[in-house]
Amino acid sequence: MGVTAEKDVPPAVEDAAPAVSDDPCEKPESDQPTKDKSIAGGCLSLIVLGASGDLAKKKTFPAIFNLYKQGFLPDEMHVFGYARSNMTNEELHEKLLRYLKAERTDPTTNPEDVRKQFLNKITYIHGAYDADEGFIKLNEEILRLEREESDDNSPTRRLFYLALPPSVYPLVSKQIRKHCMNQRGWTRVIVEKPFGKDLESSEVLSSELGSLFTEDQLYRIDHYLGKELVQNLLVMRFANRFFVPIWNRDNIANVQIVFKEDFGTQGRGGYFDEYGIIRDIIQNHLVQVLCLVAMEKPVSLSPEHVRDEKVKVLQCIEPINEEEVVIGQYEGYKDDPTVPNDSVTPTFASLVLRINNERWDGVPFIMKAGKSLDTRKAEIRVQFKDVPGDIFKCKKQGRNEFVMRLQPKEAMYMKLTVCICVITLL
Ligand SMILES: NC(=O)C1=CN([C@@H]2O[C@H](COP(=O)(O)OP(=O)(O)OC[C@H]3O[C@@H](n4cnc5c(N)ncnc54)[C@H](OP(=O)(O)O)[C@@H]3O)[C@@H](O)[C@H]2O)C=CC1
Ligand SMILES: O=C1O[C@H](COP(=O)(O)O)[C@@H](O)[C@H](O)[C@H]1O
Repeated sequence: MGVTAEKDVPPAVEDAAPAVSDDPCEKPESDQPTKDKSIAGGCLSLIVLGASGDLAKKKTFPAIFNLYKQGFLPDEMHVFGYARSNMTNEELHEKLLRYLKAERTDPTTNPEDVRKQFLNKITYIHGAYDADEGFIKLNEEILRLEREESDDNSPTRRLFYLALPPSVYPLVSKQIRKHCMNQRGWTRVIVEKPFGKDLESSEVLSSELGSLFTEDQLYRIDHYLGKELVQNLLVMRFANRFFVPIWNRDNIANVQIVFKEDFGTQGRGGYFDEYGIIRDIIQNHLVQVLCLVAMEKPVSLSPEHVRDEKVKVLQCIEPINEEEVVIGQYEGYKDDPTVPNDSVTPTFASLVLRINNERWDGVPFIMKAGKSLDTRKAEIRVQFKDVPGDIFKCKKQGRNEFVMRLQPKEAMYMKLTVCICVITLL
């Protein structure tokens, strides 16, 4: 998971968890990914809030299932789904079925059985995000299953995943703090991007979350940082001699960072329409990618050193020139019943970012993102300048390009100019 953690918020509330080290890089033993369940650290409750939604079904539950089927989760583990929609456990299970891939990970088990066992561990509770009742019930359910798994003195762990529009994070966080904190071990809260709508709401959100949880309890997630090729960007740039001397304004004409989806909102208007494509994709996923493409080599790979270099890139970005911005909305967006009829929310945006520093002065970073386009693709396209003093007159062949395709089917490839050799018989 790609996670950023800032340390500027003072711990406001003591957790009932054992003391956590001051060193943010030092993870408690029980946090290390491990299949050794003997050091797993007690019953684990994973609570997905917004369980009826798109993120939950497409990514969160499938990710938990992947960990489960590969044996990374303890046997004493329960998953809870919470949302306002009135559904039974079975209805939620049915909804998730097509997203949970029954694949053989171990020759001794039947994948269908593993999926059934996993679904049986999911309990759905419906309730409001702003009222006590649902959260009291959620806490009772968690406690009931914790007690089934262990005696009252054993430690337990609770992880709350907010798969919800950010506008409801404060309400939900207050309810968690009020009713659902773990009294026998740690509590963690994962919040999704975007972290607010603008500077003001982001600061308000930060301070509200900061008054309820300590930084050690809070995780902010951007799932693009977990993609294979995004994880490889720093390795590719700084561990390969090829790239080191050419990665600059002397050689690079422009960088294009592109996200395309070939489907629309599909009932996600409740979240999407309030935020739009710039806040949904560009401001977080694509800007994270830009930082990794543009930053200087960090002192080390520690999260703080990487963050420091990213921040320097962000500080060098010039205000966006409105003439270099294009926004649009795909035809049919307002046919989605969850989208208001008079919506002017952009579903497509293209804009140019300019980084005013020694490495990138004059190189446009062209960011594009759109829903309901011709194809599904995310890629970074680095276009190089033409070779000076060209003797081949081959400009029409196009520029040298280095392309990193993040999805689908990860790939890195180069576009080079070559010739087709012709044998001439004398
Ligand atoms: N979808 C995706 O692929 C990804 C989404 N995200 C992030 O996940 C979060 C949720 O997105 P997603 O699941 O797509 O959105 P959804 O629109 O599917 O919303 C999730 C759930 O939240 C509740 N909800 C929706 N709108 C509102 C509202 N206005 N007020 C209160 N509750 C509401 C609904 O549950 P109910 O009505 O049952 O309570 C809904 O099922 C966002 O922050 C998004 O950025 C991140 C990565 C990928
Ligand atoms: O964060 C989001 O990402 C998804 C796209 O994720 P991907 O990993 O499938 O590329 C996008 O559909 C959604 O609108 C957005 O909230």
